[in-house]
Amino acid sequence: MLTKEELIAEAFKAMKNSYAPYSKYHVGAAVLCKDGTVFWGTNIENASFGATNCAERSAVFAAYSRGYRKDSIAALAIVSDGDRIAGPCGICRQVLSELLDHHTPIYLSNGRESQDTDIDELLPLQFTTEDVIR
Ligand SMILES: O=c1ccn([C@H]2C[C@H](O)[C@@H](CO)O2)c(=O)[nH]1
Ligand SMILES: [Zn+2]
Repeated sequence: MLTKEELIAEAFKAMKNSYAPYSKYHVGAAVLCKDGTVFWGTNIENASFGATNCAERSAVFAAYSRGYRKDSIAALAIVSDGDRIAGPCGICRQVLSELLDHHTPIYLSNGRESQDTDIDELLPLQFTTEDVIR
């Protein structure tokens, strides 16, 4: 099983594949599954800016596409080449709140500093499946 530092290193490898010709802000993500499998994600931009997909959504979608679900995901690392540690955008927080357990560790890093968080901290007062399906 990868350590936190190793998972962050995987996310930096994914970041090398970032397609960000517009923002030039490069993000990488890595999902660690409980069986040891790792999925990468990176940000993929588009000339129609709203069609951009963030790194962390790409990584979690890749895990789900292989059949993994929240109970089989151990951790998520999200890294960028920004000057400071940045949390996931609002869309990603909403998506991650449905696709990850709320206490699954999320490691943020910019290569100089890192911070651990989870969905409960990133997204208080969540709007969830239970609110929609009554
Ligand atoms: O948490 C984040 C925040 C931003 N981005 C991407 C989207 C876009 O390509 C670029 C600038 O917003 O960074 C991510 O991938 N994840
Ligand atoms: Zn996002």
